[in-house]
Parts: sequence; C-alpha cells; structure tokens
Amino acid sequence: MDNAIEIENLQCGYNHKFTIRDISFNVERGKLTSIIGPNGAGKTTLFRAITGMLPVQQGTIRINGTDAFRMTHKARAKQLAIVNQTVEADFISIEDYVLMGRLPYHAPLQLFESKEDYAIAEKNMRLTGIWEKRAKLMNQLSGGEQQLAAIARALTQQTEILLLDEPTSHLDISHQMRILNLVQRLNQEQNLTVLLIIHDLNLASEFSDRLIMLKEGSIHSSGTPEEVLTYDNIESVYDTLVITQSNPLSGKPCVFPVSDKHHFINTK
Ligand SMILES: Nc1ncnc2c1ncn2[C@@H]1O[C@H](COP(=O)(O)OP(=O)(O)OP(=O)(O)O)[C@@H](O)[C@H]1O
Repeated sequence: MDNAIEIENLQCGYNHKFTIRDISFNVERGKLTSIIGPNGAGKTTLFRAITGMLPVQQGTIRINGTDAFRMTHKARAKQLAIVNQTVEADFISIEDYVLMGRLPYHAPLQLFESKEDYAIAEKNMRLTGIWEKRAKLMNQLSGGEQQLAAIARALTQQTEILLLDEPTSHLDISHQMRILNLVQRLNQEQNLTVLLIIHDLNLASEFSDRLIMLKEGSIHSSGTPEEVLTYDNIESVYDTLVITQSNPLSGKPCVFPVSDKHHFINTK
C-alpha cells in the first residue's frame, strides 16, 4: 500500500494539560481521509503535529517517506498544504493572498512572483470560483469566500497532500457542499491526498474513503464510514443517542440524532 503520511506511536500535547498518545495510522495516497471526534478530542492537536507547529514528544511522522522532523519548513510546504480553521488575513487582496501559496518555491531574496506563479494562482482562483473577486480585500469577504480563497492558496502551493481543518465549519449547506465537492473532485481527478478534520458526521460519511474517530486523545476506531459510523461507536464517543441508516442514493451511513423527547416516548 502506498502511503502519503505514516504516523507511528505519536505522542504530543501541551505541558501535561492535554496529550494525544499512541496514535498510529496511515493516510493512503490518493484517498480522502477524515478525522472526526468530539470537541477537545485532539483533532487539531494531531494536525499541528503533522504540520510541524507542535513538537512531537514520542513516535514518528513520515511525509512521503521522509521523517517530518528532518524536513525544513520550506521542504514540508512543498509536500503538504494546509487550510486552517480560521483564515487570518485582513488588508490583503485575494490575489496577493493566493499568490502567497508560491512562497515555498521562491529563490532567496526573490521579491516578485513569476509569470508562472501568476498562471498557477489564476488557475486555482478560477477553479474555486473567486477569480472575479480577486481585487477585493480578504476582510471584505464572507466566511465562505474566505474559505474558498484559503483553498485556492493551498492549491497554489501545488502539493500532493492537502490538510483541511474544519473548512466548512461556518458555512451553509450550499457552501459546505461546494467546498467538499471541489475537494472530492481534486482528489479524484488530480489524485490529491486529502486529510480533513470535520465535525459533521453525515458529510464525513458521504465524502470520505476512510474515517479516523478520536476520543480523548486516542484513536477509538478507524476504517470505512460503514465500519466507523455505527450506533455503538457514536454513542460511546459522543455520548449521544442516534439512529444510523444508509443514504438511499450513495449507500453511505447517515446519522440521525434522537431527541430525549422521542427517545423517552419510545422507551416508555
Ligand atoms: N495551546 C494550547 N495549550 C494548552 N491546551 C490546549 C492548547 N490548544 C488546545 N488545548 C487543549 O487540548 C485539547 C484538545 O484540543 P484540540 O484543539 O486538539 O481539540 P479538537 O478535537 O480539535 O477540538 P474542536 O473540535 O473543539 O476543535 C483541549 O482540551 C484543548 O483545551
């Protein structure tokens, strides 16, 4: 099996306050893998370790076969691009923001982007549907448009691996679907390896080849959506009563929450 990311016995955290431990999993090349789990389970902490923002206390992370610990920031940025939960950009145009994705490829002391940089940025602004708005400042965009700009910038990095931390968290269903359909298309057409943190279990199920479910800093279960999104797993990890059924079109598991009112009526 060809893996883009390999994680073995990973341990890291924040000064005894919170630690993820014994995390081992592989992200298969060309697949869309999602990390799910309740608030505070350690999803972003795991991402920070993969992206080098948080030191690893134990274990190894290999990116395309190379120990991530031995990679420079620039080398890592040529292998994986990140879309964070919140987009931090204010008085900068969309175009300049997206062009920042070319920085890992700039020669030392290079001040200006090349024609090729512009061409790559244009292609990705068109792909994400923000080309017409490219002169607008980032702080004049809606949350959804900012997310699209962040994805355009990540794609402009031209990496084989894309990491997204809750890219749809503040979006309505139409923007959620637009972003996830785009990510899925890139995954399928360009063999992009995608690792996604996502809260919505139904979207995770619909779009992912594989799910990794975290609970309290460890992997509770992993596998296909059918294997992971079971009634038992969801109740034990989220402490919430649900019913799971199949999506009539895609066949993927669908999760229906059950309110206390209906639960108690049916169990009386
Ligand atoms: N910089 C930090 N210093 C200390 N503790 C932190 C820090 N960042 C996060 N934590 C703690 O680590 C734990 C895991 O946080 P993390 O952000 O990884 O969870 P998460 O699964 O991504 O949660 P969410 O779904 O709410 O985004 C939480 O208890 C959080 O309070």
